[in-house]
Amino acid sequence: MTEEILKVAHLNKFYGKRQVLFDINFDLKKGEVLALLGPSGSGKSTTIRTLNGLEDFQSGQITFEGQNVIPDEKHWQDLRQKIGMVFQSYDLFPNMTVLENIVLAPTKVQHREQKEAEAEAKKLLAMVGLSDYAQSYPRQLSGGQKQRIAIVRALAMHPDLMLFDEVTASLDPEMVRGVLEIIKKLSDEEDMTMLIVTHEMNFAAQIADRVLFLEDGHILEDTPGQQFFKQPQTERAQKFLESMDF
Ligand SMILES: Nc1ncnc2c1ncn2[C@@H]1O[C@H](COP(=O)(O)OP(=O)(O)OP(=O)(O)O)[C@@H](O)[C@H]1O
Repeated sequence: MTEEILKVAHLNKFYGKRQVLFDINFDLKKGEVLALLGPSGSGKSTTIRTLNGLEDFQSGQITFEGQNVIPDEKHWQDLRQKIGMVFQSYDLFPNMTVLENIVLAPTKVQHREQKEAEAEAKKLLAMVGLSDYAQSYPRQLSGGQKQRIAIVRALAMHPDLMLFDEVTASLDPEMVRGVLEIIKKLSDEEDMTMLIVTHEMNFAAQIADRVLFLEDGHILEDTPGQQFFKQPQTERAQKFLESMDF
């Protein structure tokens, strides 16, 4: 875990006149899992969305694999091949089968062979326990299954970094575990580099190598995971963990 793949330096972001991120600094090393935690409105989603160009920013620098992330559309398209993102809402294409959803970007954007892309998609479906659903349509799947497909679809692009923004927030409780298990497996077995925004504290405690704790757009803590959940450095984070029943 030595190679740095992402570096964020002095990032400031405004929505109109309102500043929502203040001098954000952190880095991420290959294979590392970083959890972005904090109260509602603290800027977690905004931070994660600036990393792959979904949001612009007014000053500071984001470097991904040694290249500047510039808020420019052409650049974003390249970037999104390397940075996979899964959101709270699984936006699968409703008129395509699961398999078609998964192979679309690898074949159309990365110009990989259809057969090879399909073979890989099937392996990934097996990994998330959904081999039987290749020919199903999204409407035939549960929320948890759709979210697992959304993860597979991102993985099919062979990303170097995965961003997860509240991926279990809209799921029924019994669906949450299956999705979190996949993310854990990606870390344990694939050594995937990941940045995770979650309200699932037990999950974050299991998986996070490091925790960034945000409040009102400021990083209050950048703390090793084990330490954060045992004894955070700030009273504010302590209170936050208590409020989350941790
Ligand atoms: N598109 C937008 N336009 C204007 N303000 C926004 C926009 N998106 C977010 N904000 C504001 O930016 C701040 C940070 O929001 P953000 O969604 O990043 O917080 P969060 O920590 O992810 O919250 P939550 O846990 O509730 O999802 C909030 O004050 C929010 O109101």
